[in-house]
Amino acid sequence: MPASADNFPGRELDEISDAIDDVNKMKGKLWDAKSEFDAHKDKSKFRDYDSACDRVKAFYKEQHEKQTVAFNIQARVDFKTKRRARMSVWEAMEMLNTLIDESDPDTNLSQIEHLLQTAEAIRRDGKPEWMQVTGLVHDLGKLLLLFGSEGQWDVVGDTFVVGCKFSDKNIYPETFAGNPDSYDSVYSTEYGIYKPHCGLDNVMLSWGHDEYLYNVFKDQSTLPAEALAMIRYHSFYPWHRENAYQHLCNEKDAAVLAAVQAFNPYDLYSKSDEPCDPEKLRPYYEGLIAKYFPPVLDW
Ligand SMILES: O[C@H]1[C@H](O)[C@@H](O)[C@H](O)[C@@H](O)[C@H]1O
Ligand SMILES: [Fe+2]
Ligand SMILES: [Fe+2]
Repeated sequence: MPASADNFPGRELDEISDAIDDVNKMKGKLWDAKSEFDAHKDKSKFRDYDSACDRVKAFYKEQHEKQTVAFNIQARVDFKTKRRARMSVWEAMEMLNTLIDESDPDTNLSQIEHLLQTAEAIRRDGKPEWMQVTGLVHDLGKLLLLFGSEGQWDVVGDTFVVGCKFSDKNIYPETFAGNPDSYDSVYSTEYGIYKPHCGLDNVMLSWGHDEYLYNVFKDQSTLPAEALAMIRYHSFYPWHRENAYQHLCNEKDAAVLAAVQAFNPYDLYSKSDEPCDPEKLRPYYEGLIAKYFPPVLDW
């Protein structure tokens, strides 16, 4: 019997539990309908920045104006000199849970759900454990938001090279007009502060969750080089999707690109998968975490 205000006070307990079952069934149906819809969400509907909401547009305008060379040098000094937190990987995942990423037009899910969806999609495809665990942790760098970042603009969003001309392959490239480096006599040139084909290892990418997490894990994990590359470059869409910045890349970067491109579909398209249950999946992933990370890390 459907719940209504007038029969509520006198109802027996089992009627109430029937009503709860009804609601849950309805929720299930709604979820199935949504999944059906998402399954048909065409890949071209992801990363649609032309029709993105104002929150996303405002985010990128601010980011593109504020990510200067000077800011990026200071961010790296701060990273090396400030103490942040000591905790396990799972604790870090839980800590991130409240964040909603303002740069992302494709998901409003919490970060722990995004991490689990990415890892589960990789696992479903039978990929190796190191790649599954990489999916699980790849966005933990967003913890920077809780460690005194200036805003979201220095944590999330796509990354790009600073210190040379901003590429037109970045999203909303016109917004770089508000960045003082666009008028600098060196930073505004094709090569800027770099030598031709110097290699991505030697360029400064805009500071955010990728670069931060790569630096945390390179000394505190046994992840293979491909995994570290997936983490470091996963937001570098102008490079891994749009082929920009080739004049700065070397031969080693071709292999790195293959790894990053293999990772990208799991990160991006799993955003429309069914949400995961963290407590159910926890034992499996704690097992993987123990294989690649110490019990506690310096973040
Ligand atoms: O909005 C998203 C999000 O912030 C991701 O974590 C990042 O990797 C992407 O590059 C970006 O487009
Ligand atoms: Fe990311
Ligand atoms: Fe991600």
